[in-house]
Amino acid sequence: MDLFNDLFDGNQNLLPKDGIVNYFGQIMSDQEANDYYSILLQEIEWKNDQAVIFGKLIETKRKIAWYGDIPFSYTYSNVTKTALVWTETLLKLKKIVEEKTGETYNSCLLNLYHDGSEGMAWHSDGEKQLKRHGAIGSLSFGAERKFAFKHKETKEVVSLNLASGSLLVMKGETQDYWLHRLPPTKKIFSPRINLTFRTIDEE
Ligand SMILES: O=C(O)CCC(=O)C(=O)O
Ligand SMILES: [Fe+2]
Repeated sequence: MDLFNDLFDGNQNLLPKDGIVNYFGQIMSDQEANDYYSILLQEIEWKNDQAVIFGKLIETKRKIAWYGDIPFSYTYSNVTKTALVWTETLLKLKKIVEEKTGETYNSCLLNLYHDGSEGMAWHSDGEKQLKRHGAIGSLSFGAERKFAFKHKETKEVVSLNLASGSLLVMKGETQDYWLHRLPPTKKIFSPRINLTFRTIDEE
């Protein structure tokens, strides 16, 4: 660990109020992060994401995949998806994220952004099926991208760069009060993979 990384030990709340976001920085070596990146690119069943917007079915350029403990059904952007069963790699990563964050998770949504032209618009992860105020653990691999939070009322913005092999956790009331996004950028020409470990409430 270098001095710079020591600044991100996951103990500091990046939000000034109404939620908790901890950035742990890089939690593995560059080599390990590269290896996970290649394996995930290969073994994950990547599919173009679908959404229904104004009653019209659209496909995003970004690819996604969803894995979990059981074949949960999960609806967002007005489309229902079913979880695939964990791969060995995902279980390994889930364990690492659980140990670091001191939380447990039963599912993971993965995103593959092919280059800087792909991102994710302002939203909060407040879907009905998600455990209320449950933690969301976010691992990043590949291209370093900017990630931003915006307070729903005050419009205050907090942003940071998510390095390859880094971990971020959002918890408490974060999703109630803050939006987040991955802004598109003209400066990045290589892919980024993001994993968000979540807890789905089974009814
Ligand atoms: O790509 C990221 O870092 C975040 C993705 C995200 O916000 C989501 O999947 O809900
Ligand atoms: Fe999100």
